[in-house]
Amino acid sequence: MALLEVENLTIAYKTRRETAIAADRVNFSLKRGRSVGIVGESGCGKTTLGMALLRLLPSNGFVKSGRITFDGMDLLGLPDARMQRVRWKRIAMIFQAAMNAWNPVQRIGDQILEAIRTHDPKITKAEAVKQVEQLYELVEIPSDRIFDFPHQYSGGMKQRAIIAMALACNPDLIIADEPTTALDVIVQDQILQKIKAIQKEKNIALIFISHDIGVVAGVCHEIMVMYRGKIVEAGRREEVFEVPVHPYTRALLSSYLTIDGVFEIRDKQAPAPPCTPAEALSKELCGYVHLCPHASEACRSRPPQWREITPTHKVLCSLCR
Ligand SMILES: Nc1ncnc2c1ncn2[C@@H]1O[C@H](COP(=O)(O)OP(=O)(O)OP(=O)(O)O)[C@@H](O)[C@H]1O
Repeated sequence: MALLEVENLTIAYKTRRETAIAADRVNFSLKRGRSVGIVGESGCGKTTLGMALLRLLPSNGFVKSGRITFDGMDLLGLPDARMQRVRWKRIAMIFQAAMNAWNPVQRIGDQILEAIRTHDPKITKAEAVKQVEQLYELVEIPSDRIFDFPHQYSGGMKQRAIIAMALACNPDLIIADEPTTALDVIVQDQILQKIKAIQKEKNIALIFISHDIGVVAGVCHEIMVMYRGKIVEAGRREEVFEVPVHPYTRALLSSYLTIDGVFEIRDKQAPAPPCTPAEALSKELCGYVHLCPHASEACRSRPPQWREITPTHKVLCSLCR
C-alpha cells in the first residue's frame, strides 16, 4: 500500500487580479522507501505542490480540489493540531534556503535538541544528545562540532545539519526542495549521495524537487516532469531519463546532456522561457503547444490525453502513442 496518495490535486493562488491555478489535477503515489523527483523549470509549480503536501501554502494559496492521503490519513481534513504533529515527526522537509534558517545566536546542537524534545517531551536531555550524536555520525559531521554556532559551519555543513534536523524525528517521508542548489558542485554531489544513502538505509519515502533533471535522475527511483502546473510525463528513472517521450522532457534533457550519446538529442531548440502557468492553465490545451516543434492540429484543438508507454511510464501528449 502507498504511504502517500495524491489524487487530482489542484492548487490555486488568489491575487488581486485573479485566481491562478499553480498545480492542476496532479496524481501520484509513493511507497515507503521509494523516491520520486519532481522536475521542471522555475515557476512550474513544484514548490507549491510540496508546500500543499505539508499544508504550508502561503495565506493566499489554497487547495481547490483533490485529496492527499498519508498513511491512511486524509491530510487535508486533519485538524491543525494533528497536522502540526504530522509535520516534522512524520513528514520532514529540507529546503534550499534552510541552511540560512538556523538561528544565528543559538548553537546548532541546541536547535536540534529543541526540535527533538518538542516532539518527544518525555525524552531526557542525555538521550536527546545521544540521538544528535548518532545523526551527526550519519551526516558525517564530527560530533565535537555539534555545539558550534551557525557561523562556524560551512554552507555544506549547515545543509548537512539541516538533514540531521529533518531526520531527528525519524520521519516516514522527507520533502526536499532544491536541497543543494545553493552549494558548489562537489559539496552538492556529496550531499545528494548522503540523502540517497540515508533514504535507502532508513527506508524513508522521498519527494525530491529540482529544476535539474540530471540531479533528480541521480537520486530518485521515479521522475515526474512538470510543466505549467501539470505533470506531463511520469515514470521510472530509466524510462524518463533514457527514453523521454514528451517534447518538453526532451527539451529539458537536451539542455542537460550535451555529450556522448546517452540520449540522442532529437529536439534541439532553445530552452522554454520562464512559464506563467496562469495564462495556459485556464485553457484545456497542452501548455507546451506554442513551443512544441511537433505540435499538430490535434494539439491546437483538443486537450492532450494520457498515454501509457509502458505500465510504469505515461505521458500527457496527443502526439505520443
Ligand atoms: N504567494 C503566491 N501568490 C501568487 N502566486 C504565487 C505565489 N507563490 C507562487 N505563485 C505562482 O505560482 C506558480 C508556481 O510557483 P512555484 O514557486 O510553485 O514554482 P516552482 O516550480 O517551485 O518555481 P521555483 O523553482 O522558481 O521555486 C508561479 O507562477 C508563481 O508565480
